[in-house]
Amino acid sequence: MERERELEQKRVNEIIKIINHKSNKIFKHLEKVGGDALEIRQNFWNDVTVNTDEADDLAETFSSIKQQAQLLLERERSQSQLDKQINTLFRLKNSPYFGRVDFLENNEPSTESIYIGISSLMDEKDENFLIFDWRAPISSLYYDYSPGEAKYTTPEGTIEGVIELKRQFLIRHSVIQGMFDTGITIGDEMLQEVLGNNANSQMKSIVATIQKEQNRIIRDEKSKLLIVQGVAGSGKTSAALQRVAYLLYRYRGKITSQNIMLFSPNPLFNSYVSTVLPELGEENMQQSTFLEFLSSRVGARLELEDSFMQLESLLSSEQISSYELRMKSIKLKSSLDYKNILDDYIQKLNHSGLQFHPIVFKGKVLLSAEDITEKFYRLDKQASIPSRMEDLKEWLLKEIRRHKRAEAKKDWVKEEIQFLDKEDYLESFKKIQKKENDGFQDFDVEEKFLSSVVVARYFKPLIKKIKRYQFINYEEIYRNLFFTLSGEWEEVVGLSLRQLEEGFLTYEDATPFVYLKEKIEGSKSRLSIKHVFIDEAQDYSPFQFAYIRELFPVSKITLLGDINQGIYAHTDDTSSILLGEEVKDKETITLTKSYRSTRPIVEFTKGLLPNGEMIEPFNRDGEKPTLTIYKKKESHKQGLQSLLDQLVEAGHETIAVICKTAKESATVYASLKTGRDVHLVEKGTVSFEKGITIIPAYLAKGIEFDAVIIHDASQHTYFRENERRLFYTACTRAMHELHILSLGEPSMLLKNSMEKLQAAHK
Ligand SMILES: Nc1ncnc2c1ncn2[C@@H]1O[C@H](COP(=O)(O)OP(=O)(O)OP(=O)(O)O)[C@@H](O)[C@H]1O
Repeated sequence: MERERELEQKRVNEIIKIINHKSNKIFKHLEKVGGDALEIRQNFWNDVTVNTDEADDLAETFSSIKQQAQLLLERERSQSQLDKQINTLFRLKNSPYFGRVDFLENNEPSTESIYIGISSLMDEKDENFLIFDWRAPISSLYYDYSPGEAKYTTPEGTIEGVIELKRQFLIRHSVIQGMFDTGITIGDEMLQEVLGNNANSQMKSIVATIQKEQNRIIRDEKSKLLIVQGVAGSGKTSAALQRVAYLLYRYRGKITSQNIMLFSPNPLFNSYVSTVLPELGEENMQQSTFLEFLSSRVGARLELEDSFMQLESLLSSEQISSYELRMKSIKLKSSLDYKNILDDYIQKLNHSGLQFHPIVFKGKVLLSAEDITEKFYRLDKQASIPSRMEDLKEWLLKEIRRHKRAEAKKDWVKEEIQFLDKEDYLESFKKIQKKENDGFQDFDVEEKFLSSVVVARYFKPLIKKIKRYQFINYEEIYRNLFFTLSGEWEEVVGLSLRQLEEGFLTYEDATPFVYLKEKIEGSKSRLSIKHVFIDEAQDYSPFQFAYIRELFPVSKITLLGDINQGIYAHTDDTSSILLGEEVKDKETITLTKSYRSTRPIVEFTKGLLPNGEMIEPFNRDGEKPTLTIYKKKESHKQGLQSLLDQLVEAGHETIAVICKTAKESATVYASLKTGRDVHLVEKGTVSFEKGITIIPAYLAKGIEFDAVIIHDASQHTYFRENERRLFYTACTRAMHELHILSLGEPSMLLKNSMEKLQAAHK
């Protein structure tokens, strides 16, 4: 093997030489293109002929400018492309490849060695591949097979043969640090090595060790809806990001990062994953939380409760009756049944029931709500609501302009003219002069003109509102929906009306409200989005998912989630969107192996779930998780302090103290912040740093830490059965160490997993 390693290092050295040579060539080229672009920019106006005297000349000038701009654009484009190539070569130089397969294709005389890296590299003559991109069809061999018979699919067909050797490399700074020949699909050694490392405040790419099942997710091209149900730490997010990179490669020229959209659970997660694609030489896709998406559409009249406030209010609710009522309301409003109710209601709005705000100017009603309603329902009944709404808007604008002209003659306007600024005067004066070429000054003309300036200024906000459809009284329309519900929903109706009365739109009402709004105003379908990814998909209600599907009608959708990590009140096993019911053309892939945590941690966390048997730990050693039960507050506090000291001492770089709520987190932060460098994560936090982080469980979604401390797993804190998933989510954030503290009796959620813990009383 030593001899082999020398030979491989020799090859690496040769590759590095080629990379250096190629880089130098590009640098020279870059200098030239950069110089050209600079020159074009500097001489831009010298090189265009500016002549505006005659129409013909103007056209010529215009085309001359256009030509110069085009030239500049082309140069700049090739400059950015060269920049990209340099970046890729730079990355390849550090680690040119991570895998090799020797493949003897059927009916071919000789075996070919295929080296696989994050990008492809051709030899000097551009004839042969020295490195294949990990996304090339042939690279599948590496991920899908062990030595022996194997095949891969290309656009031209399937190619079969035999893998004679499979080798993995760990190359850093152009030096082979490790080299393994593997029998099983992807060698455990390599994975052991990667997973044993410290967690980072940013996610890493997994290209070197993608597992077969994950590869299926990454390369799926057929499914309209791809559903990934994967246990905690099974690599769903990782697979999703590599899939984005794959799609960008596979459909280069057809799809760009702008055509891909990822819905993520919170702003912190956005930044956590943001380095993976650039590391692979690709741009990040569009990314948003569903909440951001909703709140930009709700409008300013109602105060929107965000998803975290909803959770926080339920998690800290101690009154059983109000908790249950709220839960009932959430369940209803998350369901497809509710969407059907809303659809029926919208159908009826075609004939009656739409509500409008009167158009008021300076306290005077110009058009009453009744006038507007009457006008609307007199419009063509065959037309859809949005198209009639558009006509109504035009009519309103016309009416308003009429009022504007009438208003201009009124006395108050004449008075206002006196208060116009000097600049306004001058401006108007110039305009009039331009109009009346001969420079003739007429007092009437001037006054008329100035009046129109004054009136226009007053009417502007009103016109803007009309253009934005703010004359539609959505609050009232949505409120009236509740009068169509009765019987078993009586209490929910009461609650909903009270909330709306207070000007408050709950999170469970937000999607139905925005959906209703779009059905009335019409929605802009996002046709440019070709792929939508929804991470933590278990947290979306059937209603929300149905809405997303309508918004992106031409898009393929990838859902990634874990039913066992559903933390919202509307999440339940029977209606989870991960079951993919009601949907055709779907493919479901299940991941059961957990890579994040050590075996003892996974053995413990799987025991927290009623259906945890299928979870398979990746075989990585570690200590059993601990449970320490404290009798007194003070010793709990001290216990936490000394545990933190211990973990820092052990060299863990990211340590999280996970609490149940934001409230609990704030208290812990307050008690820890003096004397220690700690960071508190709140719902708006956009990034987290290495060190000690205090975080509510629901914000730790999707993220991982070297060591996790559950701040208080007592029965007093986790007392509801439906908090099991939240607790499971919190515990599964740990990579290497998990410590559970409990002030008083431990939660019944731990009952079945006690023997997997090292317990102590203090
Ligand atoms: N094939 C792999 N090679 C190397 N590391 C992997 C692989 N698959 C997963 N991992 C690692 O396992 C950890 C968990 O991955 P990831 O966050 O993608 O899982 P997840 O299924 O989204 O987790 P969760 O649902 O718990 O948030 C990460 O550290 C990731 O790098």
